[in-house]
Amino acid sequence: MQLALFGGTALQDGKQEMKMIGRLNHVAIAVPDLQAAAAQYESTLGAKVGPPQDEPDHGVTVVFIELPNTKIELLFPLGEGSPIQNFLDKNPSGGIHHICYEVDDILEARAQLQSQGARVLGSGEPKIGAHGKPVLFLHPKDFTGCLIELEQV
Ligand SMILES: CC[C@H](C(=O)O)C(=O)SCCNC(=O)CCNC(=O)[C@H](O)C(C)(C)COP(=O)(O)OP(=O)(O)OC[C@H]1O[C@@H](n2cnc3c(N)ncnc32)[C@H](O)[C@@H]1OP(=O)(O)O
Ligand SMILES: [Co+2]
Repeated sequence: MQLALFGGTALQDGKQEMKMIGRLNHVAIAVPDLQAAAAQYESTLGAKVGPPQDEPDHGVTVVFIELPNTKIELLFPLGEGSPIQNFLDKNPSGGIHHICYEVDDILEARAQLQSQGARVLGSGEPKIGAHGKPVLFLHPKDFTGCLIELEQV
């Protein structure tokens, strides 16, 4: 199933798709040791590293690393039933977990994606993410094995 995530592609009948994803907001990395990973980005890689932020509604603690053109989000499980626990069990050294794209209107994006058969994870309702903005997640199996987060900006 080929799903259109970005606009500008003319369809057979010449109708333009609605533009959807915009800027890359962040690339998330699940890590087995948040403090060690943050220290490595700060001292070994010389990056600007923010403080840990508990996000109980999402079952993670996050640390954001500001880059000139985007952000890295370090993720560590918070509490029981964290959505990233299985991922870390399968990838004990850690690994790239998801990519977050920005959208203008998350409900419009959701409607368009669902009309194309894409699966929106969880309840399907946007939650407020680490930046205080509504976010949604799309099933990795629908997007070439990549877990996609959409954040309305
Ligand atoms: C504070 C918010 C913050 C922000 O930016 O604002 C965040 O980003 S919060 C981030 C944490 N929250 C989430 O990730 C929510 C969405 N994720 C989920 O609902 C789950 O992680 C899910 C459903 C994607 C996977 O859950 P789980 O691993 O427990 O399920 P399975 O083991 O059954 O996996 C199913 C299937 O998917 C593959 N998989 C799992 N995770 C990923 C991934 N990150 N990237 C690619 N593929 C992934 C997994 O290997 C299974 O494939 P299979 O071939 O069946 O083995
Ligand atoms: Co994220």
